[in-house]
Amino acid sequence: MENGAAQPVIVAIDGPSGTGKSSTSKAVAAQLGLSYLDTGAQYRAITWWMVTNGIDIDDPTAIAAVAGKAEIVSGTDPENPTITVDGTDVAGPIRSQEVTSKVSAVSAVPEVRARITELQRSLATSAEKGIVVEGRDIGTTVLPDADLKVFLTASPEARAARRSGELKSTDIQATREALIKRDAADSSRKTSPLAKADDAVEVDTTELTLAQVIECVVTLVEEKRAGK
Ligand SMILES: Nc1ncnc2c1ncn2[C@@H]1O[C@H](COP(=O)(O)OP(=O)(O)OP(=O)(O)O)[C@@H](O)[C@H]1O
Ligand SMILES: Nc1ccn([C@H]2C[C@H](O)[C@@H](COP(=O)(O)O)O2)c(=O)n1
Repeated sequence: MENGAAQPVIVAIDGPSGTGKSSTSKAVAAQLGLSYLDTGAQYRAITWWMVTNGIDIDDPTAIAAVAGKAEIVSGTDPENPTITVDGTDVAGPIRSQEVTSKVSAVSAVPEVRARITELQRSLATSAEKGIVVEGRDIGTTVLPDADLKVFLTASPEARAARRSGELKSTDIQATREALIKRDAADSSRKTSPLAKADDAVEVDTTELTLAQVIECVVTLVEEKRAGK
């Protein structure tokens, strides 16, 4: 490339809930000067819209019929990621218990996935310096030609402890069960399930600190860029 400018790099980070995808992806993107996209936030945003507009979440046909109605806009600065629906900031409401319990059903509807996948690809191709995109199907479906694919894992116990700390909840057992239930739904849906791409690097974060995971992924990106 002219003037020695680096080629944009596309990094896909997938894995089950609570494995550290968001924390890791944000930090890696910030450290390397890349954009950042939280695709779970987009599925949460469309779920919030469905709930707010009284759509029956148990009716996939009703969800499919309105899948294109909400205007979802994601800000991709890793220092300040934003998400709006029809111009309203929904960063807080999309983390509610109600949205969390309904997002797997909404994101299983093929028309919803087609709509959100289109948004994701458009953001990835327009990121000048490159982007870190995190989710469940980025390496397998959304960006199958990503330069680097990482699949994060961690034991259910470690993930539940992390989430309980975050939610200030003492009921680790209930948190563990909710995580397992959501992962099972996300892994078993027909369209684009949660899965590791064949060419993804798997990183088990159970015994690693967040700083160690970040360092590991930054090193993997730098190795890719150096053509190793
Ligand atoms: N390696 C780690 N060690 C300890 N805590 C961690 C580690 N990685 C992430 N965490 C913490 O675990 C919690 C969940 O992390 P994060 O939100 O990044 O996971 P996630 O995979 O994006 O989850 P989800 O898919 O549910 O959004 C956060 O509070 C984060 O700070
Ligand atoms: N690429 C993606 C990202 C997310 N989802 C769905 C499934 C998750 O349970 C939900 C919320 O994601 P989170 O905020 O917990 O990362 O969104 C998906 O189907 N595909």
